[in-house]
Amino acid sequence: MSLRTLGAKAAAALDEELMSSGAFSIDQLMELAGLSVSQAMYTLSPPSKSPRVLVACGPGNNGGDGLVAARHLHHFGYKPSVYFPKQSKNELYARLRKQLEQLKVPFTEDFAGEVGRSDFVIDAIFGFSFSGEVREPFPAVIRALAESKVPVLAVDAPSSWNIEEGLPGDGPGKGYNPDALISLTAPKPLVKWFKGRHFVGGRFVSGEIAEKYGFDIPPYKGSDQVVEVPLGGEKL
Ligand SMILES: NC(=O)C1=CN([C@@H]2O[C@H](COP(=O)(O)OP(=O)(O)OC[C@H]3O[C@@H](n4cnc5c(N)ncnc54)[C@H](O)[C@@H]3O)[C@@H](O)[C@H]2O)[C@@H](O)CC1
Ligand SMILES: [K+]
Repeated sequence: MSLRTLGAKAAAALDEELMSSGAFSIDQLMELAGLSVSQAMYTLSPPSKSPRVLVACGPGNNGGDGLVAARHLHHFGYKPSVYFPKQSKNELYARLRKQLEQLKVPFTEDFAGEVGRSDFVIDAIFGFSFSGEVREPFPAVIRALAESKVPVLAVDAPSSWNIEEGLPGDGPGKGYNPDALISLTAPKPLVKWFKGRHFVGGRFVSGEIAEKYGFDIPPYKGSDQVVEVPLGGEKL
């Protein structure tokens, strides 16, 4: 079996449909996404092995997934810290932040310094709505990811990669290669260029919706929210 991919426009349309006729709220979708991310992290490296996880959160919903994942990681026994430099005024993000503050999850402004003190990084900076060149303050973050030896789990897309065309060219702050990727709902076309461990999370969509948008629901097992797709791109 080979998993079909979902382009950036189709992924945005799917999100819209889930939140309109699908009757899901954004909070629900983000909670499910963040839970999947935390489960993929646990599969990659449990808290006994990688307690200090640095979660880098961008300004959009990809960053929201990261905030939710940080909360679950705390409850799983990790010691997460969060880098969230561009915080929108949106009340959903304010609530997610408050939940983390109540758990005493630390927020850091020094991404490059914190990477060196971490066992793992979760890249929740940009997802399927990323386009163009990486803008401030994120080029230094992408550069730190490229230079660091700390393993990285990317959420939905390795930040800085073109959703349809993959890794951007070489150059300072241009791109980096994560060790693992979790695709949300369905892999995006960029998985063709990805070589690490690959997970899919999104165990809430109906077969009808998957058929309408032309993607596959992978074979989730037991009560798992994620499934690992064997090495070699989107092949299953
Ligand atoms: N169906 C699903 O599986 C769901 C996916 N969600 C997540 O939502 C993501 C998409 O969220 P959004 O549409 O909010 O967008 P993103 O979070 O992908 O990014 C949008 C933000 O990044 C900024 N941005 C875009 N290009 C940039 C650049 N070149 N330099 C600097 N900043 C840039 C935009 O101004 C905007 O603030 C998905 O990738 C996924 O992680 C969930 O939260 C909801 C459900
Ligand atoms: K990302």
